[in-house]
Amino acid sequence: MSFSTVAVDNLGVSVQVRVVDNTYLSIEPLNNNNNQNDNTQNDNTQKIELKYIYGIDKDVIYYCHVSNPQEQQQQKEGVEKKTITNFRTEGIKIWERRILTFQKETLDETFITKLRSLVLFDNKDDTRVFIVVNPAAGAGQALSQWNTIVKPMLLHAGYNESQFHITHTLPKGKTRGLAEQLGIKMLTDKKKTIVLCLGGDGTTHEVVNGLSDAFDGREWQQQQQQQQQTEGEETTTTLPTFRLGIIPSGSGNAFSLSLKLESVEHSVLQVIKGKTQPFRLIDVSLDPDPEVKNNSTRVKAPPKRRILVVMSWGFHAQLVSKSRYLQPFMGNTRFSWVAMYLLLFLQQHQGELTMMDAQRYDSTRKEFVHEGQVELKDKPFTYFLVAKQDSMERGFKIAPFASPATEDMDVVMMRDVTKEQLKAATIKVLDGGRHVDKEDEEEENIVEYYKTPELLLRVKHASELCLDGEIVYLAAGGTVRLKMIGPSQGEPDFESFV
Ligand SMILES: Nc1ncnc2c1ncn2[C@@H]1O[C@H](COP(=O)(O)OP(=O)(O)OP(=O)(O)O)[C@@H](O)[C@H]1O
Repeated sequence: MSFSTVAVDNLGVSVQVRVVDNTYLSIEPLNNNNNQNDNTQNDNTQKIELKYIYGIDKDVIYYCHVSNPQEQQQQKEGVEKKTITNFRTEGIKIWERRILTFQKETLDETFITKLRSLVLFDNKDDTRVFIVVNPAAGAGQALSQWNTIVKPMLLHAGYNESQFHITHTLPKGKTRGLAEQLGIKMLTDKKKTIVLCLGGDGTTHEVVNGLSDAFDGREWQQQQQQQQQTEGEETTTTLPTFRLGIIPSGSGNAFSLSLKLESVEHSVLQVIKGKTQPFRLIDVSLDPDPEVKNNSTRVKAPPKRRILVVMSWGFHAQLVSKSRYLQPFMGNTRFSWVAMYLLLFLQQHQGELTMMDAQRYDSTRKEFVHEGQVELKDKPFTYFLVAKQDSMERGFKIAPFASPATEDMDVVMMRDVTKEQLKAATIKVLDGGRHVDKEDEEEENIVEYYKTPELLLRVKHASELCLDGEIVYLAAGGTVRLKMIGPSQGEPDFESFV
């Protein structure tokens, strides 16, 4: 479908503004030689894809302009070889917000209405927006990103200020309680709500856990039952859906990377467009649970632990643990330097792993093969990582087949490998996740890759575990059980804007 109007641009030039094939907008100067009905375009025609338009006023069209300077650079200079320290610029695109202005009242009303219905998700008036901002995430930019990017984009898209409710996060895990309060509000008043998380993976982790805590509490279920009884309905519990907009204001932002969200602007654009995709969580139980041991007076059960990005043990957990205090000085490059140090003094970790209903990746056939229950205890583990997202940070594609939406987790392991083998595999991880495949028949494949809905790991010695970036300690002989959860287990549904 195509439709058009004639308008006068901000320079006083008459232009034909046309929507072509429901895909892009073309703005073409009109002159005497140009026939309006002719589909050919002259050199001054501007083309804007509709998917980048996020706001339309009477005389202004707001859109994002996306460029990939690196691709152009690479075409000129050839592709650079990946090393442990240069991979982070991979695939960075530059997102800029731009506007097209026209002279007052020159854009036709019907044209505006039609264009708006094509590009905007028109459901904004009654949606409440809870905004959770972590002022300390990344380089401390979340609050200014809210004020200068997120809020203006939402306002231009048709939201109004009265719909926004801001919560600032708190350190030391207290954000989870704040998110629980938001969750209780959502579950009890049942207003249409979206939650925007401006932070990194740690912020999203706490928000998701807090909302799940609200669901676990009885308060909202009792209210729902009471209401059903007064209305004479049969008492049933409907599972709620939490809709989250993940705005990458942290340093790693693994979750938004997996959702293929390239920038803050891109994430907000997807919130405005309104398309969502479910994401699944992993329930973690530790035995013994360090929360219970550290707090012997605790009468309540320890809080449930759910993760959405990663659980690791061995090399990766040590990397996260030892890099924690370097973040303010070194940003993400700290991981590269600590990795080199850990490689020098490489450790092997003794343990036993059982995976239920597992599928193994066959690197020769390049497909997953069903194996059923798998038990591994014959060799020590050098590298052990369970992922729900494909990359842990930009360019570090450790679990290339992982997806937030599926009902399984990806397990990536290297057992009893040397530092040379681990280093060689790491370079392939950085080179687009090639570590899972063999280059030729003779090559020994040292990476073991599985998918499973549930696993149990028993560690022989006291160990550090990384749970979505947080380090927890597991005693010698202790176990960690990971299990996929979601609506089919009676848990709430989570969706993110994509
Ligand atoms: N108001 C606050 N002041 C100081 N620290 C805070 C505050 N709110 C949250 N935090 C801390 O911020 C951390 C979570 O940050 P988050 O993980 O979101 O960002 P990041 O570490 O930069 O990104 P990523 O995890 O994606 O690498 C937690 O350690 C949390 O305790």
